[in-house]
Amino acid sequence: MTTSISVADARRADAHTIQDVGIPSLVLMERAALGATNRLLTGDYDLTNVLIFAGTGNNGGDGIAIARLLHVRGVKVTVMLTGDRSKASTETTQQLKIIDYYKIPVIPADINLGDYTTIVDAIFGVGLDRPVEGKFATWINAINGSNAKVFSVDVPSGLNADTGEPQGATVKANATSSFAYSKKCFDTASGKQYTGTLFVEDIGVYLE
Ligand SMILES: NC(=O)C1=CN([C@@H]2O[C@H](COP(=O)(O)OP(=O)(O)OC[C@H]3O[C@@H](n4cnc5c(N)ncnc54)[C@H](O)[C@@H]3O)[C@@H](O)[C@H]2O)[C@H](O)CC1
Ligand SMILES: [K+]
Repeated sequence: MTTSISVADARRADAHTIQDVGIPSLVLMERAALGATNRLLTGDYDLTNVLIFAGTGNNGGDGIAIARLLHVRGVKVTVMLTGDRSKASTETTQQLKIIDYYKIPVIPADINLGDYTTIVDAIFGVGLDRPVEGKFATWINAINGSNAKVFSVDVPSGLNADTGEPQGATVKANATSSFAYSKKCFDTASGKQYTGTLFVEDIGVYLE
């Protein structure tokens, strides 16, 4: 699918698939996580010690599902959560419950990232709705300053998915696995500076 779509289109396609077609949101999340995990497993990533930097929205939920999919394949993973579990979306709460079963460590977000060989950026996706400031900016700057290779989930965190403009601190990814369709930001010169290699995963979401 070469079409690039807007955030509004992505949300419409998502809602249409869940409400009209009847595919549950967690199924979409699982397919997204499977697609991204496959890129990590088949790409040039040192998976010795993987960090999933997860937000509390569904972008974070994707990342937490990726953590589990890597864990069951014997990969050492740690999840850093940017907010309180109580603030997590319904789907992300469910993904946290699942990784608790596997005893995958979930620790508060931190800037000490020196031990990690690959960092999965699952802080914000298409839900970024204001400039990145404060502790989020500190974390994103730490991710960009680390020696780890960075892999972004759906959209590099901090990048406006429509305009391709960084909204303050923005993750510079080695590669990005985006879901359903390419987003408008990936067509812009600015967006390309943050995205790295772009993969678009078919997750069963189609514009009507
Ligand atoms: N069909 C699909 O495309 C699928 C997409 N999935 C994933 O879901 C995210 C979108 O999830 P959503 O919960 O709507 O938003 P985010 O997780 O991107 O982030 C929202 C979260 O963050 C807060 N926030 C926004 N801007 C800021 C800021 N500058 N500072 C601090 N906090 C901020 C906001 O309030 C929310 O709480 C999509 O990208 C995909 O990764 C599905 O999982 C699979 C199907
Ligand atoms: K992201």
